[in-house]
Amino acid sequence: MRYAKESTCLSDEFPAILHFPDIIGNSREIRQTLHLVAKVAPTACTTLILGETGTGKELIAKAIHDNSPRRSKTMVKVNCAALPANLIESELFGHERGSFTGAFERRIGKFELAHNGTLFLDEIGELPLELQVKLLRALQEKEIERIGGKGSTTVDTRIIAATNRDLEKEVAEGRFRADLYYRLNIFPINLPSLRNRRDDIPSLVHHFICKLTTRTGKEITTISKYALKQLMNYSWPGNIRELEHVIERSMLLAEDKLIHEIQLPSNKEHGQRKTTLMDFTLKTIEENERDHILNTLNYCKGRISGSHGAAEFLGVPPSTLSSKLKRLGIGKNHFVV
Ligand SMILES: Nc1ncnc2c1ncn2[C@@H]1O[C@H](COP(=O)(O)OP(=O)(O)OP(=O)(O)O)[C@@H](O)[C@H]1O
Repeated sequence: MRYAKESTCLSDEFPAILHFPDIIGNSREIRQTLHLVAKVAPTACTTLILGETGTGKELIAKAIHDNSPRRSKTMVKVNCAALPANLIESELFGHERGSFTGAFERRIGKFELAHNGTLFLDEIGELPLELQVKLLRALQEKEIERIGGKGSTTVDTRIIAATNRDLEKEVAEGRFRADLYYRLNIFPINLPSLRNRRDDIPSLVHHFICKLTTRTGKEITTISKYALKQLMNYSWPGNIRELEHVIERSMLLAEDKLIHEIQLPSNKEHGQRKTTLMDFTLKTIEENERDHILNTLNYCKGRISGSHGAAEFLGVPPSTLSSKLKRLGIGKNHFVV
């Protein structure tokens, strides 16, 4: 009864009329995605958007922000892959004047800039380990500290993070902190790849042709059946971004108002690319052994013996593992504890 009353209040304050004008597509996959977006947008819940490159992660982040009660405030973006570790810290949390060489002015970090709004952490999988701890602290305590600052500042920032990496694998291999992963993975949204939502290709093509008319100076009115078939059959490793670029190129190459044929990376080239994109690196057995032991140690947070220790997972007595570590020159500084 009480719950029902509370939820009535909520919907009175924030009517669930959601708009996704920029998101094209009506396939089952995209409808499922938008259903999740509609659920999470009105809340302040941390959201993790997962998907291959070019699937529209940033667009979905914007849709969440634009349909949230924070929409009148800004959505601030940080690309965690674009800057070296020391600069990302200042980018995220800001710094005081004189806190390090080159800090001539006080700088407000993106966390503070997004106060009452949304902070979009793009490519979160690339965030260096040492910053993952600081981010976790900021998320848990809702407080940030500028570099060189004397105290902390409380922030009310909604977090949306995105990555094209398999974060569970990153955690298992010691490149991403498990605690941060669980803190971010409260409401994951998996975006479908374009090859798994081919039904949307015709409407996306139409959308991009209209969008690119001014830029290309081409008014395309027709696309041949053959060209559409080519687009429907291609595997789209770069997803919607690749489709947009292919359409732009085809428009520029088109004679008159017709796109007759699409120039795609040939199947042969494409097939080759798939097989040469090696899922493994050539290594000696010893190098492989070393990497495997390191990954296991990372996973076990450096614990060698006992239940859920590395020795147990590797199926050897702890003494054998210890002498292997010595032989392979693996010390505590080689893995993350
Ligand atoms: N459903 C969609 N409808 C229309 N345009 C889309 C859609 N999804 C993506 N796009 C367009 O495709 C391009 C790539 O989208 P976006 O940058 O959001 O992808 P991303 O997953 O964040 O990429 P990356 O992982 O490389 O950062 C953008 O131009 C975006 O507007």
